[in-house]
Amino acid sequence: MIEAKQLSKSYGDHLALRNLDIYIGPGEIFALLGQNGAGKTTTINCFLGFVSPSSGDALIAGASVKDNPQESKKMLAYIPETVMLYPNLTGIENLAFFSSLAGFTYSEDQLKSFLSKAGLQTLAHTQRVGGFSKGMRQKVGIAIALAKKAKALFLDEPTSGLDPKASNEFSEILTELSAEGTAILMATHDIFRAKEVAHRVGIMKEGQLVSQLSANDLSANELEKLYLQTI
Ligand SMILES: Nc1ncnc2c1ncn2[C@@H]1O[C@H](COP(=O)(O)OP(=O)(O)OP(=O)(O)O)[C@@H](O)[C@H]1O
Repeated sequence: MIEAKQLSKSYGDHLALRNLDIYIGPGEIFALLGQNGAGKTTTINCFLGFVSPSSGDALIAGASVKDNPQESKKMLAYIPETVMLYPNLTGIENLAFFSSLAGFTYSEDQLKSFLSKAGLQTLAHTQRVGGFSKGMRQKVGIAIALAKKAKALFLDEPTSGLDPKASNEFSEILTELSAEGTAILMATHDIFRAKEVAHRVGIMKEGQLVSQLSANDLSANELEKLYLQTI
């Protein structure tokens, strides 16, 4: 579903991403760990079409992002660290707007059901987003992904700055999305959450994926140890 083939990206003479090969299947959650500057965001940006690879390919459901930008964008959703929404619009209005950009028109009841499924409390559906917490904004981001019927979901440090309860709720929603078949690539510094929510964990160093393992194979403490030895 989410696939990188020998994906590389240089900025000038700096090789930020080197020959990444990865496949994340439907329903799989892959967490990408690595220090600041390791190449995690660059990887995600290649899939989003925000940067074009220097060589290799990023594919969504077999469609190359660089060759089929429109087709691949329709299949994906992206949740950055801070989800950008229109502060003067309500939760429902934001969702209606972003769904319409993706070509979907929903009734108010359908929009509400996406927001509820994403975990946003009913009262907030009709409140302006300007007063939302970070966790609430992310739930709207998840609702947008649901409304877009995204097959692939990309997240860049989604739990950074969330309190433990919000972070836990967020992980539960990701698990539900994965159970419905969404392939998820998540860049994170949160080793505990990575171990908790992901099926597989990869560690990046200086643009290379140097380690890949099944999250079941070790405890959070062991993962942290491996991380510190690797980076
Ligand atoms: N637009 C750009 N122009 C030049 N260099 C860039 C650009 N974007 C990223 N880089 C460089 O590429 C390397 C990888 O950066 P990237 O943002 O992918 O790392 P990261 O693992 O996401 O880090 P962080 O955890 O801080 O978000 C870094 O050395 C960074 O300085």
